[in-house]
Amino acid sequence: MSEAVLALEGLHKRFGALTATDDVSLTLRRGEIHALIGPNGAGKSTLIAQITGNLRPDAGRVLLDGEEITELSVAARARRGLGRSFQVSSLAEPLTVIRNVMIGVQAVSGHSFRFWTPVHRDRRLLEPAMAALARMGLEHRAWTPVAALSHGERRALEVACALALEPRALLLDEPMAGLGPEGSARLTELLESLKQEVPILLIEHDMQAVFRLAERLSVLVAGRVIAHGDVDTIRRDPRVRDAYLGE
Ligand SMILES: Nc1ncnc2c1ncn2[C@@H]1O[C@H](COP(=O)(O)OP(=O)(O)OP(=O)(O)O)[C@@H](O)[C@H]1O
Repeated sequence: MSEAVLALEGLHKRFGALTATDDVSLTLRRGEIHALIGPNGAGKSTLIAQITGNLRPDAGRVLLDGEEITELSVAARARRGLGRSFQVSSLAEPLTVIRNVMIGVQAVSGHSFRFWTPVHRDRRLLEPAMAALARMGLEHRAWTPVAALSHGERRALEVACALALEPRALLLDEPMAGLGPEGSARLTELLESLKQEVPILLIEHDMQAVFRLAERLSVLVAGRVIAHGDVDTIRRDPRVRDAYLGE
C-alpha cells in the first residue's frame, strides 16, 4: 500500500449554525488521482480552502508527507510542496505564457523577478517554467501572450503554473470547467500522464473525466463523506446515486 502524501484528519468547519465540513478524513497516495465529488454546496471548496490554508479548520489536522501543516500560511504550504491550480483570472493576459509560469515560480522561490530583465537571463526561472509547459503540451505556446490562448490552453497553463513549483501533491479545483468534450478529453489525457509524478486531489463535476482518471473517489454531501471507494464501488452505491449521480 502506498503511503499518504496528503492526509486530512477529522476536518471540521462551521459557519455560524451551518456545518460546512463535518469530520472529513481522507488520504492522497503516491501515484494516484483521488477525486472529491458532490453536489453544489456540499463543502468541496470549503474543504480545499482548509487544505491550502485559506481557511482555518475548527478541528482536525492536515498533514503533508506526515508533517502537520494545519497552522501554516498559504505561502508556507506552497513552499512545502502543496500545489494548486491557479484561477483563470489570476493569469496576466498581456504577458506571454512563459512569463506567467515564471512569475509563479518566483512567488514561491523568493527569486527576484524583474519584468524588464530579458527572459533568457532568468535561467533559474526559465528552465523549470519551460519544463512545466512541456509537461502540459504547451511549450510551442511559450512566447504567445495569454490573451491569444484558447480556453483549454488556459486551463492547461493553470496546471503548468502549479507544476513549475514541483509540488509533492496537487489540488485541482474543477479543471474541466467550461471545456467542451474535446478539451476535456485532452486535459484528461494530460492529467493521466501526470499522476505518477505528482498525486492529484481532483474536484470535478465532469463525471466522464472523473471515472476515467480516479483511482479512488470520496463523495461529499452536506459536509460529510458519505461514500469512499474505487470507481465501480461509487457508481454502484445507491446513496451516491440518490445524492449526486442520479440513475
Ligand atoms: N464564508 C462562508 N460563510 C458562510 N457560509 C459559507 C461560506 N463559505 C461557504 N459557505 C457555505 O458552506 C456550504 C459549503 O459551500 P462550498 O462552497 O464549500 O460548497 P461546494 O461543494 O464547493 O459547492 P460548489 O460545487 O457549488 O462550488 C454552503 O452551504 C455555503 O453556502
